[in-house]
Amino acid sequence: MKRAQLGTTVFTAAQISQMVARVATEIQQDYADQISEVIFVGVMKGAYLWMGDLLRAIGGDVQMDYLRVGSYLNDGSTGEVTLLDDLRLDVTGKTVILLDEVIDSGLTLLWLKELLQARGAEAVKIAVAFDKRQTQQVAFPVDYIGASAPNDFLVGYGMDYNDHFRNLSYIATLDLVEV
Ligand SMILES: O=P(O)(O)OC[C@H]1O[C@H](OP(=O)(O)OP(=O)(O)O)[C@H](O)[C@@H]1O
Ligand SMILES: Nc1nc2[nH]cnc2c(=O)[nH]1
Repeated sequence: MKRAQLGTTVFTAAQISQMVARVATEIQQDYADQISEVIFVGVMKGAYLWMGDLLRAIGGDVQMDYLRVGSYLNDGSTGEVTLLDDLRLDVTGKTVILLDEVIDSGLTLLWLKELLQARGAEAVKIAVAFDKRQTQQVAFPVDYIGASAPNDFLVGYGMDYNDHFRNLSYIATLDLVEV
């Protein structure tokens, strides 16, 4: 039988706080007094800490909603995105910023961006805390990136292993050890 155990710390809570402050400033500068017209959409469950931290750092008056998707089972992607919970807000004619804590294959965010564009959003931007992509795919730009992360399976700051470890305020690798 295998047991999941935390490995190396990849980002500390202090490093994450600095990164949140920087991305919040970038978004504030881009939207200035239009910020209250933007709808921030958290991609749950993983985005819950990123969304809470980023929106508090942005401050002022913002609108938010969330949806829930799933594509990962244990520590691997199924390659298929499923919408488990939908938005309550109407995005027609709106600028939406999708918030996700990690981008890896990009499948989830590409699928969501196309979904919200098809619903008539005026613009769909993306803000991720951690980018695990090895090469920046030009065809799929990510507008705001907290930090580049190694292509390991990570947990913490919203990322889970079978729904464990999401609450860590730092990010670590996960080791599966034989017991
Ligand atoms: O770029 P990708 O390869 O698509 O991977 C990124 C997605 O994987 C995780 O979600 P998951 O499907 O595990 O759901 P969760 O947010 O409930 O953990 C994460 O929160 C991203 O949404
Ligand atoms: N928990 C977790 N989910 C992911 N989704 C895409 N990459 C990851 C990862 O490293 N960890």
